[in-house]
Amino acid sequence: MTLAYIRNKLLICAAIESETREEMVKSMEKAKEEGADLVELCIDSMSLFHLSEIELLLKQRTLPAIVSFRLNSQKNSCKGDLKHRCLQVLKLAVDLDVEFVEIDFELAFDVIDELMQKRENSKIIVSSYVKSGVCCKEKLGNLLVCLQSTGADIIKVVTEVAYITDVSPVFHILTHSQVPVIVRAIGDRGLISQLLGPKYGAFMVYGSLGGKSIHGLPPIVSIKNVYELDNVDIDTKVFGVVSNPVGHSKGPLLHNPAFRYCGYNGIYVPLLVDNIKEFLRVYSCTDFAGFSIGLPHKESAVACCDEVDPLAKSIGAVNTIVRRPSDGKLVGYNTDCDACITAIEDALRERQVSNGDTPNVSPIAGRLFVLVGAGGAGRALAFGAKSKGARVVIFNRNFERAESLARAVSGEALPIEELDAFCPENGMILANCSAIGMEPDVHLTPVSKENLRSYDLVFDAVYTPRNTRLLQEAVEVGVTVVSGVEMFIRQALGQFRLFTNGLAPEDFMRKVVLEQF
Ligand SMILES: O=C1C[C@@](O)(C(=O)O)C[C@@H](O)[C@@H]1O
Repeated sequence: MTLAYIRNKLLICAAIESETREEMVKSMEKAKEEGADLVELCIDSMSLFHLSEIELLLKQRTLPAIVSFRLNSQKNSCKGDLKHRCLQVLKLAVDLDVEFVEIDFELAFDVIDELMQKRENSKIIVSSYVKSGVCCKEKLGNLLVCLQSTGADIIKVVTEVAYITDVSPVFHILTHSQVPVIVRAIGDRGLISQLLGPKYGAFMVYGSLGGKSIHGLPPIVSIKNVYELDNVDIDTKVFGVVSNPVGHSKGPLLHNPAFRYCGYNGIYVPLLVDNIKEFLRVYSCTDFAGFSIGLPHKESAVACCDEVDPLAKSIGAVNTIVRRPSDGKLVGYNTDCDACITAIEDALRERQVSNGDTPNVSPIAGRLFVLVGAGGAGRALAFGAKSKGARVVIFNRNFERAESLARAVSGEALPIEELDAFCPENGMILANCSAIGMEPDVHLTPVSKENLRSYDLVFDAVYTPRNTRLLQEAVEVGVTVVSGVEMFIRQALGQFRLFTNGLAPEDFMRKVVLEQF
């Protein structure tokens, strides 16, 4: 594996920490099956130190490997002279011509010359681990210079990050390094260091095994099948879902294949954001082209936009932000409102439970619209229902928020305790826009099964799980339902059109949702 080779193809690496050689070998097999190009064998994680075992492990390797031995690893349980053991391992790796041998920066000047002289094909990596709080552009820039001065073939920086905005300096070192560089920001807030690394020139990214994100590493199967990071380059436009939590979002599963289907050079990533204003301030370059806005940022996003579409403004919630290419201004929209109102209208028309009016009149008109939740999605529905001529009643755990929304749509706010037995008339519409029933609390439901009979239609904005308890029970008592998945598809279609200036492969996106969800 030459340096020329590593620049031509993105390498996907699985870091393997295991106590025994047998476990390491097993994980290596798994990494191979899942499509990793190489593994990092973290020798410091092994519980017993037998050089012969390590030699056997290195000889048994079924994928190219990085051999590392961190001196200050917490996992490091072997006693004795760590430095001595570390050197033994690194020399052994060079003797066995292992592809990459990684030295901690603190040891680098002591050993690099000897390893460089001995090595045949091994590439020498010098790495540094940066503790939280130190990750700023200047400090990482200085570190980069120090690491480069060791004469390493490759340098590596692993850093703890407190916020997603701390990842920005990591991209800076990727673009400024004079030698190939590997970076990794640890934790869920560091995930984009791997997903966007290739845009900034990373030749290697780390991924996790088993299809689950671990310590903020994207699963290798997602790197290959969802994000297809091999195709990400300097021109790739960045989109993502700004949310907290964000792990539940199905947005990446939908938008990434849709970009590819349309031949659009874009990537859509989960963005675990604590402070949306700060996030937009730091990631302000034109390549960060658009965002889906999720919980709990939909309302605070309004003030972060340079311009807000009139509908979103009246709702007071933005679920889409697009950076206008002509002047870089952030423009906010709300695609939730149209998505759920049209989904409810279509379902009522389809089941012919219309309110007896002409086709031009919305089947929502005149009905009592019972809304649970007064957050961003709730606000979108309240305004949408009101604009279609419904009478809106709002239940929310925080009564003041319910009252404030009720005032805005000339509706009524009632205490959440009265929701279950609320039954002033038949033919009502129930819309759950709260998190009740969302994973992991799938056993919860806002209205008991028996009391669902007075509704003509039940809508649930929750889409994880797809078939919530509320929807299941509504079907059981013969009520028409609209699932959060339908709303999800429609709001995403609206976003995709805004992101791409008009593209909307609806049939394809529906197919993806049905296959993946
Ligand atoms: O409500 C949703 C869902 C979402 O938050 C997501 O989880 O992908 C993305 C938002 O833009 C949208 O309005």
